[in-house]
Amino acid sequence: MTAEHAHAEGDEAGSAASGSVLDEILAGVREDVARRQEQVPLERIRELAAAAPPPLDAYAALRRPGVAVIAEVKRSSPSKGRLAEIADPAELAGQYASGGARAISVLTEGRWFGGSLDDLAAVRAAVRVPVLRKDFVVSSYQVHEARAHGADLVLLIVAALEQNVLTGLLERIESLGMTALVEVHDEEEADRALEAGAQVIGVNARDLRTLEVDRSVFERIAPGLPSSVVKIAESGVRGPHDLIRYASAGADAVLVGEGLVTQKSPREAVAELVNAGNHPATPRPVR
Ligand SMILES: O=C(O)c1ccccc1NCC(=O)[C@H](O)[C@H](O)COP(=O)(O)O
Repeated sequence: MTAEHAHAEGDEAGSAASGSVLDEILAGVREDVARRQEQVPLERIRELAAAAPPPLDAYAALRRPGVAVIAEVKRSSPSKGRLAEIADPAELAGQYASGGARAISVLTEGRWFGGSLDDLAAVRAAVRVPVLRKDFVVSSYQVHEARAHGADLVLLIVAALEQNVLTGLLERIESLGMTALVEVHDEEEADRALEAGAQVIGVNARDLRTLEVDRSVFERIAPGLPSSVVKIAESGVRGPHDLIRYASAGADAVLVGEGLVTQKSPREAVAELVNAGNHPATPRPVR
């Protein structure tokens, strides 16, 4: 399915049989970053980042009472192929925000997820809530790019980064006034995220080798994280029952893609989740 999807996008990068999906995605990302950097040198992207309006405080937004919903602009994925057309990401983000989303996630990777930095800029211009650049960030160039296109939050995936690179990127994100969302898949990665100084940790239920979703991963890892850390349950929320399950395990927020973009009314789908997250019977994280 992955190769099929890559071919549908007119790209050969997904067709290699060896290595994990993450390795294949990272190889394509490195090529794409190098190409963009040839067009817009680091010095210029730094200037654009410095000139962007200041970032919003995502940590504070996600710590507010109730389980926050981070709603994702997601066209395609390695696990499911094409999910939704999304001709106008700004319009979709507007629906998410009016449904009560606390933040918007924009997948900016192009080859597998069909996203772009233009999507990020368009969403930034359309909403007043924090915006996440969700990508496979491997260099500080991408961090400056994120800021230049209006991001408040930037995803760092522990499994994709050596420890010194993870720490360096996290510091770069914070030095630009943004918040790092550090994604983990097991206890060892959670320790590495904490060691790097992460204040916002996402536990992704999707195994990056098998692409299977196992919601119990959050239940295993979240209780071991300090109470000062914002805990985000990523992947596998298909309705309020999944949000409530994650909330019972201590989630401050859920990050939802497929469960929203495939709905007839993404605004109503977000509102349903937000209502569940604010319901008095829904468990609150212990702080
Ligand atoms: O979605 C995938 O297939 C995928 C595969 C490999 C790496 C990342 C992937 N997804 C990125 C995400 O983390 C999800 O888009 C996000 O957590 C939302 O998940 P869902 O609500 O299950 O669409």
